[in-house]
Amino acid sequence: MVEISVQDALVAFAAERDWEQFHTPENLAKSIAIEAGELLECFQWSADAEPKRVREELADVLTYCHLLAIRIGANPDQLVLDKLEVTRKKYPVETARGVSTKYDKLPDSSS
Ligand SMILES: Nc1ccn([C@H]2C[C@H](O)[C@@H](COP(=O)(O)OP(=O)(O)OP(=O)(O)O)O2)c(=O)n1
Repeated sequence: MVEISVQDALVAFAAERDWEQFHTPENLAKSIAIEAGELLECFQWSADAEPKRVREELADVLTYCHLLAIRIGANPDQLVLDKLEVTRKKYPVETARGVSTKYDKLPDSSS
């Protein structure tokens, strides 16, 4: 079986429909927020959301995130890894382990 990457599948999906014209960074950023709202809606009245719906809404969020990354010429995995490097430094294991405190309220790990 030939495996097609998420990126290639999304590029083909949009090209077949001549939808690149609608996939501007602004429209895609709005679409991420809209689909994130739909994901949140799954939990509106109960923490016990329907798993199938959650997966579908999460897929829409991820789809628009990938489309935005493609549009700005970025690799989504690399974006996450680059940011994780920054976040690792903001939340050193020594001070952040087991607590959800915001980085600017954590004790100084170097002292
Ligand atoms: N101009 C568009 C419209 C849709 N899609 C893709 C991305 C989404 O993953 C999927 C579904 O988009 P819908 O607008 O149909 O959204 P929902 O599936 O959330 O439908 P509904 O709003 O009825 O819940 O189609 C896209 O790439 N570009």
